[in-house]
Amino acid sequence: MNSWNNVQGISFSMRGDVSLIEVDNVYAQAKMTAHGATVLSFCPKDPAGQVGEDLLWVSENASYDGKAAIRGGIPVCWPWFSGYQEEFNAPLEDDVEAPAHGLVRKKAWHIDRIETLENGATLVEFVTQSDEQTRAIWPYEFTLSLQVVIGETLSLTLTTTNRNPLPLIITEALHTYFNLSVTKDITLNGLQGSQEVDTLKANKTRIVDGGLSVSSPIDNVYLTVQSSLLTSVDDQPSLQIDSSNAASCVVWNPGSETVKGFKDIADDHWPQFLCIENGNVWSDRVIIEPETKHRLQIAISKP
Ligand SMILES: O=P(O)(O)OC[C@H]1O[C@@H](O)[C@H](O)[C@@H](O)[C@@H]1O
Repeated sequence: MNSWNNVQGISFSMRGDVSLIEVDNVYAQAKMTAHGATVLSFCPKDPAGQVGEDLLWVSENASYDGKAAIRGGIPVCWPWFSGYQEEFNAPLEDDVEAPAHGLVRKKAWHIDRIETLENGATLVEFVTQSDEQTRAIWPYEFTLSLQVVIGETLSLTLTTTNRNPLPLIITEALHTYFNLSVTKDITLNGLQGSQEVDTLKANKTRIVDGGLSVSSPIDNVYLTVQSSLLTSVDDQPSLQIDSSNAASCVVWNPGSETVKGFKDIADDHWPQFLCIENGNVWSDRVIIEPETKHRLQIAISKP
């Protein structure tokens, strides 16, 4: 198919109209696609090489038409999270509609490199940049890359380069769908001291003073998050999320009613996942000086 086929443990396949990159190395099996630069699966191996369960969730009803964002995995929300924010951006032209969660989760990125690192981990890098379509909505120049490293941890680095003569203001998130059953007893630690905004309760605000006991539906934004996050399920540590340059976290599950509005999630599948989205949203926006870079990083592992 192309020169990347020579890298050990890499194979390609098609799902609908979307090309998948499959990685199988000493640490894990993983799947991703250049459509939206979306990581779809990460199954760590134990020391004996046994493949464990997927840490990520993808909806059985996800669309692979190469047009819609794939429902699940780790979609990239950039250069705005949620709705378009005119306070940070140029006003929209009258006939222009700005897509939710930004411009790149449905975009065809290109594969810039795939290589095996010295420690046996696999690096896949996707790149995209401003073009006619992005300029028609958002009149700024940029280069954006997503480096994915499949190793002991699943590490993602989203690098924004500002190609404008003026500062660029963005919001962003790596919108991870975790394979966590929200009907179990899930606690999320590491949000202590951050500001919680409960968007389902008219943006009610509080400072978090302990572990968050997750119940569905939930759509909470956490600002000024200081530390790594650790989830436990029924008191057993289940996931660790380390991040850098990520001041915000969003915790989302639609629950049994709101899910009915999602054609790519079956009505009874909302208990199968929990989104924990690390990034910089709302007032945690990032200002990038001309010709400089900003890097958002996360590393996901099983503790
Ligand atoms: O349907 P979308 O655009 O993928 O968004 C899914 C969810 O994404 C979350 O990040 C938001 O907090 C939710 O409010 C939203 O419903």
